[in-house]
Amino acid sequence: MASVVSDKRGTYVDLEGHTVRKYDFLQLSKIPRLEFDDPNVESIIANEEPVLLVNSNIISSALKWDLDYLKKNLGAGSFSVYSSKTCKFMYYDEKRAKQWPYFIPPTQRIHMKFEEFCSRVRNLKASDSRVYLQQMLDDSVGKNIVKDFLEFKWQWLTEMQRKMNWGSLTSNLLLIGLPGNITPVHYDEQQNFFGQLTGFKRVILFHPDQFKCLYPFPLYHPCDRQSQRFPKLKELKGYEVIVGPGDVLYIPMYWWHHVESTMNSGITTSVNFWFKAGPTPSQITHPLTAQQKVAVMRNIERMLGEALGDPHEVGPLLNCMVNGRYT
Ligand SMILES: O=C(O)C(=O)[C@H]1CC[C@@H](C(=O)O)C1
Ligand SMILES: [Zn+2]
Repeated sequence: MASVVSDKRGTYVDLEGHTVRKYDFLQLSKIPRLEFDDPNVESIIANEEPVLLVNSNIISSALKWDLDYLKKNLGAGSFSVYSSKTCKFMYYDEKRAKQWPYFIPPTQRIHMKFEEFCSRVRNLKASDSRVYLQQMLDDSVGKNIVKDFLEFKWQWLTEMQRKMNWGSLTSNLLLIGLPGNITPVHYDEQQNFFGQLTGFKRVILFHPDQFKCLYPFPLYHPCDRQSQRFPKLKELKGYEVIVGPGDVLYIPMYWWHHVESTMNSGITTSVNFWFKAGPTPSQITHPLTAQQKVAVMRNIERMLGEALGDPHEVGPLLNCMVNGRYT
């Protein structure tokens, strides 16, 4: 039994030499760890299942992106830094947040220079709010960062994008976090190669068919795609993986994922590659896949909000339609 440690912050276990939070409920399996040029990689990605690409050097030019290097080279711009009173950094849509009554943003987004971010990180006291830099990379960064970025293995990435018939690369998010930071479980509507640069993260993933156990917020809610709660712990079947420097994790579109920087990691730096989905296949076969059913549910919520003219009427109408009838 892995050693369990409890302190005022919570209960932790050792996972492959890393200290991570202990979640009693989860039946967690492993996901395949393959060399990036393993012949099985393509079929796993084509099947939209997660896979960890090790020794991939897809992002090796950025393994030197520690705080000192980034401070010298990221540039003089301001960066989006989220601050949280807890260790959780749940995403929310700021435009929707303004229109959703009684919504209390779970984090606060602050624009700050990288110097300030570094000093906050380096002088953080236990009583301080935690911080998480999450910034889309754009051409405002310094020339050395551009050089490192151009040295990513773009041939492999664009080849995979073409083979999988994905849409365009929409963005690369640069993530710099503290040990123990958590991005709570959610899904994205994009294909994702998640690259780990410095430090270690533990990623827990759930198949899209676990939707019924993860209770995402309503589509029109600021926290659309984020899980509201975990009541059906026993039924949840998931996968977990530790990602470390140089690893690239394929997170398939619609797969739920929870990401935590391990407790004994240093500062964690990651960069992801979000690709738009490919076109809907001309031939739809039945039964629909779990992913297609999530897309259908989203379309129904979206259409009902438009038809009713008020997103707050969607819930009551759906309850009226289902409760007591579709038992
Ligand atoms: O790449 C994704 O899909 C994400 O959810 C990222 C947003 C926060 C990131 C993290 O490492 O905590 C993961
Ligand atoms: Zn995500």
